[in-house]
Amino acid sequence: MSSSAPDHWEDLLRWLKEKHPGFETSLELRDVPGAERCLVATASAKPGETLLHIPASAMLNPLTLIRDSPIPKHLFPQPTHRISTTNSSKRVKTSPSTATSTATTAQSSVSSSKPLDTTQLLTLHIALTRDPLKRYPSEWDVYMNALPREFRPWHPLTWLITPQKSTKNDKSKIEEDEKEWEWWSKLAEKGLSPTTRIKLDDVKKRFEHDEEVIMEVLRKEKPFKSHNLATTLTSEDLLWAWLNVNTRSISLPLGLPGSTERMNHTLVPILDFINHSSKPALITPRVEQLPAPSPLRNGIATSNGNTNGNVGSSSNGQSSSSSTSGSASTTSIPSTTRRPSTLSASQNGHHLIPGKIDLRLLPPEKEGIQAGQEILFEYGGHSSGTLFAEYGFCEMPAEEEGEEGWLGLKYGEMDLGWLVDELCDKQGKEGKEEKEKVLEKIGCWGLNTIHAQPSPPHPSHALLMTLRVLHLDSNSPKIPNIENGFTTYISPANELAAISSLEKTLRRVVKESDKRLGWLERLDCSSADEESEKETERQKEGVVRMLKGMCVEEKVLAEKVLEKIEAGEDFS
Ligand SMILES: C[S@@+](CC[C@H](N)C(=O)[O-])C[C@H]1O[C@@H](n2cnc3c(N)ncnc32)[C@H](O)[C@@H]1O
Repeated sequence: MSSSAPDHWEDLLRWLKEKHPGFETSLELRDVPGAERCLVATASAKPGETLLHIPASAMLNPLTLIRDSPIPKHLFPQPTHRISTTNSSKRVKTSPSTATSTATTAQSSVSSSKPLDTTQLLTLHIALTRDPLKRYPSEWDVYMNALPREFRPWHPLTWLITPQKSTKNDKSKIEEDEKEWEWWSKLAEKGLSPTTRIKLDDVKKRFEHDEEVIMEVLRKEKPFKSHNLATTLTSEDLLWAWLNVNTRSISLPLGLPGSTERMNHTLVPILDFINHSSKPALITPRVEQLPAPSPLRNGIATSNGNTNGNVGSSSNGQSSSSSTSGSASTTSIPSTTRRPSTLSASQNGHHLIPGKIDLRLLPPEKEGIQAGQEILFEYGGHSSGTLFAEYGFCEMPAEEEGEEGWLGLKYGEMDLGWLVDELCDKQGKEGKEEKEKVLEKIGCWGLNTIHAQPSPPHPSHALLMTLRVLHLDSNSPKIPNIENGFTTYISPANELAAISSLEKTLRRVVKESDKRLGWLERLDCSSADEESEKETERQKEGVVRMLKGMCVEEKVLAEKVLEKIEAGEDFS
């Protein structure tokens, strides 16, 4: 759904070739009007050949940004990797060599602002390109010009945030825009499942928090304060920049202090044009991390055991994982479990130093890749609701597969957390707290899902345990055995109560999905926007198609589990 001017792609390639030695690619952008932009192989490639090599210097993250940023240095998080094993307490400069020392010095300057996390820092850097007076030129301008220009109206986060009225427009255009916004806002209210809406509200909370932090920086920090940037840059500018980071950054070990989920985002030119698929047959590349040529490399051991090597994630912190070993590491995409990895290993005198790691994209090991084939990888083990709330799309089965096609999705899922919330509310404050404690102790709190895979669809163990515990008296003598993990099955009566509340809920899900589907089917997708009528209609139809699909997914998952309940089968 994103677009930028076509010549920006050529500019991007030229910039990478000229300014970032080592850059190599045999991929090109396919930008067909009406279809999702994607990357394809320009020629067939055998296993081991390079599809894409992005030098560390071209990636956008705090480690590279610090050398060329108007953002005050004390707002940059400091790398934690240390110099040599003999003097492990000393901080070491990574790339660029001035980074840490400057940051350390600046830390003591007068300021109340804390270092920003990677999402906030990248968002701010991108938002600065929207300064109308162009006071913040950047080394990455060519790359940032190639980023999507619009997320409104297709990204669902924009449906929850009232657009600012443009002072440039006449009255009739303002009215048209208002009508359009009402359409999308209504869609958020009536077209999303309760689960997707909860996920989207969570995305909104994250955005609003980051926006507040960034606005504070703009109000208080030099040079932004004297440039009045807090009033020049709009919330819409920050929303645009934040969505670019949230939908396009990947997760790489940066050796920064703090929660890895908030401190590992990198924007990687070209790689960020790769679309998502969870179908192993369609996923093409593997990503390899390589030590970048650097005089600092020899004799320095890095120590950042708390980093992860995830590639292919959004800044929502849910990522696919990679493993790293020795002097280079290969990220097999897909991979769904989060596995911490350390980049401190040293082999043959090579070390992987955060900020000094190039990325290389390779064809699949056995079959290589054909000319014209789309490059896809898995952003993470995400359900339709998560993909939609975070990235503004969901995977759809092929039309010929029919409704049953939804059951084949690798991460097909329905979250019944809202049912659990309703049941919890009936327990009273004390009962709720006690049961939450029990469920937390056995690792079953907050995981109330029905899964499509492995087939047939089934409730998760955590959901079953939650229903069992919620249907138990607060003073039941069975509770100690449950919380110590000795008992999972409680009694026939308890089982009956748990399953019958699941059954009731699933019938409600079927009914409500049907109702939502009917509403979506009746929805008029024509557009009040005279300027871009056809494009807006196409976007509306595309989004409505996905939302209808998600209703079908919920319905078929619920129906399959209901069939099992009706047949008297148990789930344990
Ligand atoms: C990292 S970007 C990928 C490149 C993007 N297609 C572009 O044109 O710039 C992520 C965005 O691509 C789109 N996208 C990725 N995978 C998709 C898929 N399988 N189907 C539809 N849209 C997809 C979504 O809009 C998502 O927010």
